[in-house]
Amino acid sequence: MTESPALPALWPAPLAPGAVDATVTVPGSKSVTNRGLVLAALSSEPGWLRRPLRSRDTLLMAEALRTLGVGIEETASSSSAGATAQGGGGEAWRVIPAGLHGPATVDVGNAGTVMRFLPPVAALADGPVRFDGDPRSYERPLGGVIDALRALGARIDDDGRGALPMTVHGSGALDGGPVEIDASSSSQFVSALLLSAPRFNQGVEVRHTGSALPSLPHIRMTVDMLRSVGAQVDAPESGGEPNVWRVTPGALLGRDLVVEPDLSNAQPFLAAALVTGGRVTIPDWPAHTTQPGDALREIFTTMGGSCELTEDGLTFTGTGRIHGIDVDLSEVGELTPGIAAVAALADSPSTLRGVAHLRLHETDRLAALTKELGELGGDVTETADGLHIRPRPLHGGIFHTYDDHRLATAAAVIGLAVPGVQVENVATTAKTLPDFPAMWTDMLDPAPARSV
Ligand SMILES: O=C(O)C1=C[C@@H](OP(=O)(O)O)[C@@H](O)[C@H](O)C1
Ligand SMILES: C=C(OP(=O)(O)O)C(=O)O
Repeated sequence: MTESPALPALWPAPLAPGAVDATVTVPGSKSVTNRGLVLAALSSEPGWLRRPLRSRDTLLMAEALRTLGVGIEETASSSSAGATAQGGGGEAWRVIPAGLHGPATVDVGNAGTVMRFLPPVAALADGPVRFDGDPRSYERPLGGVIDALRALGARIDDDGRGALPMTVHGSGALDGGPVEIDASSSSQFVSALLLSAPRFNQGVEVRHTGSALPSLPHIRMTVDMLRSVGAQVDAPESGGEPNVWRVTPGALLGRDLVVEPDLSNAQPFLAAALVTGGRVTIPDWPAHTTQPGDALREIFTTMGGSCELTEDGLTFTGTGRIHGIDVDLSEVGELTPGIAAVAALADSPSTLRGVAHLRLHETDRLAALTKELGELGGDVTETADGLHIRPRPLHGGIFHTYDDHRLATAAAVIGLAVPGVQVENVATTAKTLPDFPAMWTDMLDPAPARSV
């Protein structure tokens, strides 16, 4: 792979020289890696994560767990599937659970998974754990987790806004039990409580009481991963009551987990096939997964491409024609910026619905997409819960990214088709995809060695 040079403040997004034809190996899933780390840290025996994602969000999670006393050793993978599978570089993390200790300070950066999944873990530590992070982390919703943990027996000092910074005064154990929570602003509230619940004295019964719950596949991922380490979980999709999850207290097993490629990070590369009328193969695309990115097969097919899942991976082929789409993205909200980028290049309007909660993601994604696509000549309006996108010819200009990795990758997709797009702070992609600029130029490089 091409070495990443120092990244300029304004990255000139490369125009596609023609139809792309590439195989792109995408690093591990952020959501799986960070759940895997938390579950392994709470287990009663050591475990492995193979092909973990090494990005800002996952390194923050690993560092936070180390700060609390967990051992995490980075090694070359020595056995099992991870050692032979493509693209992992054989890397593995050995997680050695230990007593959780405060005082400690956790830097959450702007990682929703770290700021939501770790306070329940901190409640199990035997001392104070302070949580702090990027300025944006102070604005992202956390009140549901704070209130729920208090109801379950934790002592937490915050400034009364239900947000960071805050200190969780761990006492070495948490009662747990039934709790009501409004998780309409983030599914991560539910995932956070479920992940640590096997270690609560009474487990947990989480009842979501608010309006629609976003990102349900991510809650299913939590439930699946809990079950895979031996937890007993009742969930709505397995015959349980709607909006109620129950986790029984019990020891978790140390497991050997091979992390799937991050299908949401595959999005810009699949979009490149769609936009250029080319072909992109993503190796190791799982046949069955809870990752929301799997929905791209259907969404991008509706928008004009076709795909085939074979033993080589997922091959997505575009025709060069892109159609608009009317779609509810509430289950797959993190795909919205990339879909909006493709929609801005389509031959008919699009309506993206069900994603009001994106206003409280890394940035206000609905406002940012409206403004930045508009400044390139696009016609985008915000609705109460999404975007209307009416394609118009676009021109070059600066695409601001607001420290949002998915804004930066969306801008790169626009830049394939529109000359002169300059992406501000493309380095922000390191939140979940550290080598994005090099992966992108390698995908476009017509050199014979196409495997990125
Ligand atoms: O649990 C997870 O790993 C995630 C859940 C979703 O959060 P929201 O429900 O807050 O959208 C998603 O957008 C985020 O990228 C990752
Ligand atoms: C919303 C996202 O991240 P986070 O885990 O910080 O919520 C995202 O990756 O699109």
